[in-house]
Amino acid sequence: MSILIKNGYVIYGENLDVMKADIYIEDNKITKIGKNLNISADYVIDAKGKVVSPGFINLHTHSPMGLFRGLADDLPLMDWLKHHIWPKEAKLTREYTKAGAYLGALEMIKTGTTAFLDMYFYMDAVAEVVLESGLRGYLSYGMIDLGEPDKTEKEIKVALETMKFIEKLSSERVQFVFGPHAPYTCSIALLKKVRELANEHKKLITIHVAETMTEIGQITSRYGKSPVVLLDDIGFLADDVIIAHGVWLDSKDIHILARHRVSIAHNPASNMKLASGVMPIERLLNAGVNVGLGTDGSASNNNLDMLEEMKIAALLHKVHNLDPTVADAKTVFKMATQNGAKALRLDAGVIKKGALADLVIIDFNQPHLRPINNVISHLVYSANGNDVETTIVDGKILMLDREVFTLDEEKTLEKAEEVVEKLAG
Ligand SMILES: N[C@@H](CCSC[C@H]1O[C@@H](n2cnc3c(=O)[nH]cnc32)[C@H](O)[C@@H]1O)C(=O)O
Ligand SMILES: [Zn+2]
Repeated sequence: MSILIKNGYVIYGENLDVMKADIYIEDNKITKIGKNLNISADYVIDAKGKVVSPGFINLHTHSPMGLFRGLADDLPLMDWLKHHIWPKEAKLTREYTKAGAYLGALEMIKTGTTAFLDMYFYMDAVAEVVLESGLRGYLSYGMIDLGEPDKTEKEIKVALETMKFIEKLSSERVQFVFGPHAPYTCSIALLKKVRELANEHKKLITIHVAETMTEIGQITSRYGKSPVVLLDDIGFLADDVIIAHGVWLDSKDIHILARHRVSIAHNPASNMKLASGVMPIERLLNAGVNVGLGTDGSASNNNLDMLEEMKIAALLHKVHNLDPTVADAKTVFKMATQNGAKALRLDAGVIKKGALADLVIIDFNQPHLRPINNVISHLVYSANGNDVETTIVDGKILMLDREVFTLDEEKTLEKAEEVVEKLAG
């Protein structure tokens, strides 16, 4: 299949140069970019007055958690998890989780996310949804053993079964990732086993680390060191690890993360909503750490809108540092696109010849996005996910002019309501 996108403002290359150009897509790759391309294509999209951007990469989420949107707000993390979310999750079945995953996938397509890194239960069901939706999913089964050896075995077994299930799908778009939940919910034995398995099967690892001060207190009193030093001491850290949050990091921690080329998924909305704290963005970027952007789940955000997340990231770090030059628009835009791709080892996040055709078209023919003085600024500070009009992943059109082709919108919304009624009953 081929697609020609004409007359748009293209955000080109790693440096985000905005230029008027046409883009030609063949199969799943961008094969030509230039002025007035005169080529015939299966689909021709007129993007006049619109912006063609790399698709957004959500580097940390729990996609089915949209089911719990608005059911437990205004609480700190440990209280939120232990007394509200975990009891609800205990009632989840495969079917319910799948309904949540459909809702999440639909929201991501409609707000311009093209790839996401997920951690949840029933990830085989989530994998089926990813396959059907056309998105790119990096899926981890969240492992929690709370130091019980039986549970360690069980969690590893489920993770390996999930890995096998995903590998059998043999789709480049669906990838398995190891997902030990956090240093405060996983034993050292589990973490060490995950490191071994990730080496053996050449898979990425994602884990929540240094999210709250409570966590730092718990890990320090249990092990006498910070979560990052602990992970380093057991040989867990490497360039295949993506830690979510990284809010409470001292200079030593940052140095360790940089040395091992660990990536971080920054989740500013979740960190603000749960009042977890503020990630030291400048110190991390100055140390050369790769920082991507994530929304976290919809029960702590409360949506999956990466455009909104960019604005929140930019504003948070400015006010926190009392310095408006921190987290400028370009830096934040790169976090939401190319840095996420780098963490996932994905040849996307940048529009250039030869890259995967994962891109979105944003409708700038609207008053809040005019005049077009600065495209990147508008995307970070003025736009939101609903301005995304067309979403293309792997060279396939998932949404055109806001009509989603791969999922049934009405059924997806209805099913989510049904599940929530059942969970309450
Ligand atoms: N096998 C595990 C499932 C863990 S999935 C990942 C978990 O992370 C939880 N979660 C969501 N957001 C956050 C966060 O910000 N920090 C820590 N955990 C979170 C989520 O609710 C879910 O329980 C079990 O038996 O409980
Ligand atoms: Zn999370």
